[in-house]
Amino acid sequence: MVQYALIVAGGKGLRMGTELPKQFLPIGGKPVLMRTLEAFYDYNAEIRIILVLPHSQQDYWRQLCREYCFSLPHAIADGGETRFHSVKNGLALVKTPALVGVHDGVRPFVAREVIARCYDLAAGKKAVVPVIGVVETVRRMGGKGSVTVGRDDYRLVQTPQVFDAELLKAAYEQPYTPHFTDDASVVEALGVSVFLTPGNRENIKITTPFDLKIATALIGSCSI
Ligand SMILES: Nc1ccn([C@@H]2O[C@H](COP(=O)(O)OP(=O)(O)OP(=O)(O)O)[C@@H](O)[C@H]2O)c(=O)n1
Ligand SMILES: C[C@](O)(CO)[C@H](O)COP(=O)(O)O
Repeated sequence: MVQYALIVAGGKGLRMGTELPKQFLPIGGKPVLMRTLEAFYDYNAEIRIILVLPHSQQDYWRQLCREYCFSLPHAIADGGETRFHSVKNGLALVKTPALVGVHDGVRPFVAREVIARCYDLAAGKKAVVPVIGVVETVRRMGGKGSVTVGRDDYRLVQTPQVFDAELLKAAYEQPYTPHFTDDASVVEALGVSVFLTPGNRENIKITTPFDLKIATALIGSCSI
Protein backbone atom coordinates (compact mmCIF):
# COMPACT_ATOMS: atom_id res chain seq x y z
CA MET A 1 0.00 0.00 0.00
CA VAL A 2 1.29 3.49 -0.85
CA GLN A 3 2.14 5.50 2.26
CA TYR A 4 1.87 9.27 2.67
CA ALA A 5 3.09 11.45 5.51
CA LEU A 6 1.17 14.69 5.77
CA ILE A 7 3.35 16.99 7.87
CA VAL A 8 1.39 20.00 9.08
CA ALA A 9 3.35 23.17 9.83
CA GLY A 10 0.80 25.81 8.91
CA GLY A 11 0.27 27.29 12.37
CA LYS A 12 1.25 30.68 13.80
CA GLY A 13 3.26 29.49 16.78
CA LEU A 14 1.70 32.13 19.02
CA ARG A 15 2.54 30.28 22.24
CA MET A 16 6.21 30.04 21.24
CA GLY A 17 6.25 33.75 20.51
CA THR A 18 9.44 33.79 18.44
CA GLU A 19 9.90 35.97 15.36
CA LEU A 20 11.16 32.98 13.40
CA PRO A 21 8.25 30.48 13.14
CA LYS A 22 8.89 27.61 15.55
CA GLN A 23 9.09 24.94 12.84
CA PHE A 24 12.22 26.69 11.49
CA LEU A 25 13.99 27.10 14.84
CA PRO A 26 17.25 25.15 14.94
CA ILE A 27 17.64 22.37 17.50
CA GLY A 28 21.07 20.80 17.59
CA GLY A 29 22.02 22.95 14.59
CA LYS A 30 19.17 21.86 12.30
CA PRO A 31 15.64 23.27 11.80
CA VAL A 32 12.92 21.36 13.65
CA LEU A 33 11.00 20.67 10.44
CA MET A 34 13.95 19.00 8.71
CA ARG A 35 14.32 16.64 11.66
CA THR A 36 10.63 15.77 11.44
CA LEU A 37 10.76 14.98 7.71
CA GLU A 38 13.89 12.90 8.27
CA ALA A 39 12.11 10.79 10.88
CA PHE A 40 9.61 9.66 8.23
CA TYR A 41 12.28 9.00 5.59
CA ASP A 42 14.26 6.98 8.11
CA TYR A 43 11.16 4.83 8.56
CA ASN A 44 10.43 4.44 4.83
CA ALA A 45 12.53 6.01 2.07
CA GLU A 46 9.61 5.46 -0.35
CA ILE A 47 7.10 7.41 1.72
CA ARG A 48 5.42 10.35 -0.06
CA ILE A 49 5.76 13.45 2.06
CA ILE A 50 3.39 16.39 1.80
CA LEU A 51 4.50 19.40 3.81
CA VAL A 52 1.83 21.97 4.68
CA LEU A 53 3.25 25.46 5.19
CA PRO A 54 1.76 28.97 5.13
CA HIS A 55 2.12 30.28 1.59
CA SER A 56 4.16 33.22 2.92
CA GLN A 57 6.79 30.85 4.41
CA GLN A 58 7.33 28.61 1.42
CA ASP A 59 10.11 30.64 -0.25
CA TYR A 60 11.94 30.84 3.06
CA TRP A 61 11.65 27.06 3.48
CA ARG A 62 13.12 26.49 -0.02
CA GLN A 63 15.96 28.85 0.86
CA LEU A 64 16.59 26.90 4.09
CA CYS A 65 16.63 23.63 2.15
CA ARG A 66 19.36 25.02 -0.13
CA GLU A 67 21.30 26.38 2.85
CA TYR A 68 21.24 23.02 4.68
CA CYS A 69 21.61 20.93 1.48
CA PHE A 70 18.31 19.30 2.46
CA SER A 71 17.20 17.23 -0.51
CA LEU A 72 14.55 14.78 0.78
CA PRO A 73 11.77 14.94 -1.84
CA HIS A 74 8.44 16.40 -0.72
CA ALA A 75 5.42 18.23 -2.10
CA ILE A 76 4.25 21.49 -0.51
CA ALA A 77 0.65 22.54 0.19
CA ASP A 78 -0.67 25.82 1.58
CA GLY A 79 -1.51 26.17 5.27
CA GLY A 80 -5.08 27.03 6.24
CA GLU A 81 -6.85 29.03 8.91
CA THR A 82 -6.85 26.14 11.44
CA ARG A 83 -5.08 22.79 11.66
CA PHE A 84 -8.24 21.23 10.17
CA HIS A 85 -8.00 23.46 7.10
CA SER A 86 -4.27 22.80 6.74
CA VAL A 87 -4.82 19.02 6.81
CA LYS A 88 -7.62 19.37 4.28
CA ASN A 89 -5.35 21.32 1.92
CA GLY A 90 -2.66 18.66 2.17
CA LEU A 91 -5.15 15.82 1.69
CA ALA A 92 -6.07 17.26 -1.70
CA LEU A 93 -2.65 16.00 -2.91
CA VAL A 94 -3.23 12.43 -1.65
CA LYS A 95 -4.23 9.79 -4.20
CA THR A 96 -6.18 6.73 -3.06
CA PRO A 97 -5.84 3.89 -2.27
CA ALA A 98 -3.21 4.67 0.34
CA LEU A 99 -2.45 5.03 4.02
CA VAL A 100 -1.94 8.58 5.21
CA GLY A 101 -0.30 9.57 8.45
CA VAL A 102 -0.91 13.10 9.68
CA HIS A 103 1.92 14.41 11.83
CA ASP A 104 2.65 17.74 13.50
CA GLY A 105 5.72 19.38 11.97
CA VAL A 106 6.82 20.31 15.48
CA ARG A 107 7.06 16.72 16.76
CA PRO A 108 10.59 15.79 15.57
CA PHE A 109 11.18 13.17 18.28
CA VAL A 110 8.65 10.60 17.16
CA ALA A 111 10.26 7.15 17.44
CA ARG A 112 10.74 5.06 14.34
CA GLU A 113 8.98 2.11 16.05
CA VAL A 114 5.95 4.29 16.75
CA ILE A 115 5.73 5.41 13.12
CA ALA A 116 6.12 1.82 11.93
CA ARG A 117 3.51 0.46 14.35
CA CYS A 118 0.95 3.14 13.45
CA TYR A 119 1.25 2.45 9.70
CA ASP A 120 1.32 -1.34 10.18
CA LEU A 121 -1.81 -1.30 12.35
CA ALA A 122 -3.64 1.16 10.08
CA ALA A 123 -3.52 -1.35 7.22
CA GLY A 124 -6.07 -3.41 9.19
CA LYS A 125 -7.67 -1.00 11.67
CA LYS A 126 -8.02 1.97 9.26
CA ALA A 127 -7.64 4.59 12.02
CA VAL A 128 -4.72 4.46 14.48
CA VAL A 129 -3.65 6.99 17.10
CA PRO A 130 -0.53 6.93 19.34
CA VAL A 131 -1.12 7.82 22.99
CA ILE A 132 0.77 7.90 26.27
CA GLY A 133 -0.44 7.59 29.85
CA VAL A 134 -0.79 10.47 32.27
CA VAL A 135 1.90 10.50 34.97
CA GLU A 136 0.47 13.22 37.19
CA THR A 137 -2.72 13.52 39.21
CA VAL A 138 -5.50 15.12 37.19
CA ARG A 139 -8.26 17.42 38.44
CA ARG A 140 -11.41 18.40 36.58
CA MET A 141 -12.37 22.04 36.96
CA GLY A 142 -16.00 22.95 37.53
CA GLY A 143 -18.12 25.94 38.48
CA LYS A 144 -18.14 24.96 42.19
CA GLY A 145 -14.49 23.95 42.51
CA SER A 146 -12.45 21.03 41.28
CA VAL A 147 -12.28 17.28 41.76
CA THR A 148 -9.58 14.63 41.30
CA VAL A 149 -10.34 12.21 38.48
CA GLY A 150 -8.84 8.78 37.81
CA ARG A 151 -5.80 9.36 35.64
CA ASP A 152 -5.97 5.82 34.31
CA ASP A 153 -9.14 6.89 32.49
CA TYR A 154 -7.15 9.38 30.37
CA ARG A 155 -4.48 9.34 27.67
CA LEU A 156 -2.45 12.09 26.02
CA VAL A 157 -2.77 12.03 22.26
CA GLN A 158 0.19 12.26 19.87
CA THR A 159 0.80 12.04 16.15
CA PRO A 160 1.27 10.47 13.59
CA GLN A 161 -2.39 9.53 13.38
CA VAL A 162 -2.60 7.10 10.49
CA PHE A 163 -5.71 6.37 8.43
CA ASP A 164 -7.02 4.71 5.36
CA ALA A 165 -6.85 7.66 2.94
CA GLU A 166 -10.40 7.27 1.63
CA LEU A 167 -11.75 7.32 5.18
CA LEU A 168 -9.73 10.41 6.09
CA LYS A 169 -10.76 12.27 2.94
CA ALA A 170 -14.45 11.49 3.65
CA ALA A 171 -14.02 12.69 7.25
CA TYR A 172 -12.48 15.97 6.11
CA GLU A 173 -15.53 16.66 3.90
CA GLN A 174 -17.47 17.39 7.11
CA PRO A 175 -17.97 21.01 8.10
CA TYR A 176 -15.34 22.33 10.51
CA THR A 177 -16.12 22.57 14.24
CA PRO A 178 -13.73 23.83 16.96
CA HIS A 179 -13.98 20.36 18.60
CA PHE A 180 -11.81 19.01 15.79
CA THR A 181 -8.47 19.38 17.60
CA ASP A 182 -6.87 16.38 15.91
CA ASP A 183 -7.58 13.98 13.04
CA ALA A 184 -9.06 11.26 15.24
CA SER A 185 -11.82 13.63 16.37
CA VAL A 186 -12.68 14.36 12.72
CA VAL A 187 -12.85 10.65 11.84
CA GLU A 188 -14.87 9.83 14.97
CA ALA A 189 -17.46 12.42 13.96
CA LEU A 190 -18.25 10.03 11.08
CA GLY A 191 -19.08 7.34 13.65
CA VAL A 192 -15.83 5.43 13.08
CA SER A 193 -13.79 4.25 16.10
CA VAL A 194 -10.07 4.81 16.30
CA PHE A 195 -7.54 2.26 17.57
CA LEU A 196 -5.06 3.41 20.24
CA THR A 197 -1.44 2.28 20.37
CA PRO A 198 1.49 3.38 22.59
CA GLY A 199 3.36 6.49 21.50
CA ASN A 200 6.76 7.59 22.87
CA ARG A 201 7.15 10.09 25.67
CA GLU A 202 9.90 12.01 23.83
CA ASN A 203 7.42 12.76 21.06
CA ILE A 204 6.62 16.20 22.46
CA LYS A 205 4.79 18.88 20.51
CA ILE A 206 7.19 21.83 20.60
CA THR A 207 4.72 24.51 21.65
CA THR A 208 6.34 26.84 24.21
CA PRO A 209 9.86 28.18 24.94
CA PHE A 210 10.12 25.56 27.70
CA ASP A 211 9.51 22.79 25.14
CA LEU A 212 12.42 24.16 23.16
CA LYS A 213 14.69 23.65 26.19
CA ILE A 214 13.47 20.06 26.48
CA ALA A 215 14.04 19.54 22.75
CA THR A 216 17.61 20.82 23.01
CA ALA A 217 18.23 18.48 25.94
CA LEU A 218 16.74 15.51 24.05
CA ILE A 219 19.01 16.13 21.06
CA GLY A 220 22.00 16.12 23.37
CA SER A 221 21.01 12.99 25.29
CA CYS A 222 19.59 10.41 22.92
CA SER A 223 19.88 8.98 19.45
CA ILE A 224 16.31 9.69 18.27
N1 LIG B 1 -3.63 26.63 10.92
C1 LIG B 1 -2.82 25.69 11.38
C2 LIG B 1 -2.59 25.52 12.79
C3 LIG B 1 -1.70 24.54 13.22
N2 LIG B 1 -1.06 23.77 12.30
C4 LIG B 1 -0.04 22.82 12.73
O1 LIG B 1 -0.54 21.91 13.68
C5 LIG B 1 0.52 21.50 14.55
C6 LIG B 1 0.06 21.56 16.00
O2 LIG B 1 -0.29 22.90 16.30
P1 LIG B 1 0.40 23.79 17.41
O3 LIG B 1 1.62 23.18 17.94
O4 LIG B 1 -0.63 24.20 18.37
O5 LIG B 1 0.95 24.98 16.51
P2 LIG B 1 0.44 26.45 16.32
O6 LIG B 1 -1.01 26.47 15.97
O7 LIG B 1 1.40 27.05 15.37
O8 LIG B 1 0.67 27.07 17.77
P3 LIG B 1 -0.12 28.21 18.53
O9 LIG B 1 -1.48 27.62 18.86
O10 LIG B 1 0.72 28.48 19.73
O11 LIG B 1 -0.21 29.41 17.62
C7 LIG B 1 1.71 22.42 14.28
O12 LIG B 1 2.70 21.69 13.59
C8 LIG B 1 1.11 23.52 13.47
O13 LIG B 1 2.00 24.11 12.54
C9 LIG B 1 -1.31 23.92 10.93
O14 LIG B 1 -0.74 23.19 10.13
N3 LIG B 1 -2.18 24.88 10.52
C1 LIG C 1 -2.93 16.91 17.01
C2 LIG C 1 -2.38 17.14 18.39
O1 LIG C 1 -0.97 17.27 18.36
C3 LIG C 1 -2.68 15.92 19.25
O2 LIG C 1 -2.20 16.11 20.53
C4 LIG C 1 -2.95 18.38 19.03
O3 LIG C 1 -4.33 18.25 19.23
C5 LIG C 1 -2.69 19.65 18.24
O4 LIG C 1 -2.76 20.73 19.11
P1 LIG C 1 -3.34 22.16 18.78
O5 LIG C 1 -2.70 23.05 19.80
O6 LIG C 1 -4.82 22.07 19.02
O7 LIG C 1 -2.99 22.45 17.37
